[in-house]
Amino acid sequence: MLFKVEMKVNIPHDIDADVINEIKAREKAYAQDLQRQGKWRHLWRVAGSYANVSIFDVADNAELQDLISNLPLFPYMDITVAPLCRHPSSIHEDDR
Ligand SMILES: O=C(O)CC1=CCC(=O)O1
Repeated sequence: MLFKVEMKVNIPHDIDADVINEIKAREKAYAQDLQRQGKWRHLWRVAGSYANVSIFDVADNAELQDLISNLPLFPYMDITVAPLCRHPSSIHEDDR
């Protein structure tokens, strides 16, 4: 199942720099591992903002919830999710 996931990152201004840099490093490793597994299909920066638009390819809602809630930056993000289905005009046979 495909989902569009929008993540807006809100880092508190008073957080310790070393703490947040360590969280960001874990976030990067986690995101890259999921991309290698094919579960995090697309990861795009939203130009001009500390936010991303992502496409996840997961078995079901429960797997998406599990992956998202384990993001190291999860406590610092506003996240919106939208389920996707194949567009009838799409030429990409694997988009389902
Ligand atoms: O910087 C972001 O948009 C948050 C994030 C998600 C995956 C990652 O590596 O950073």
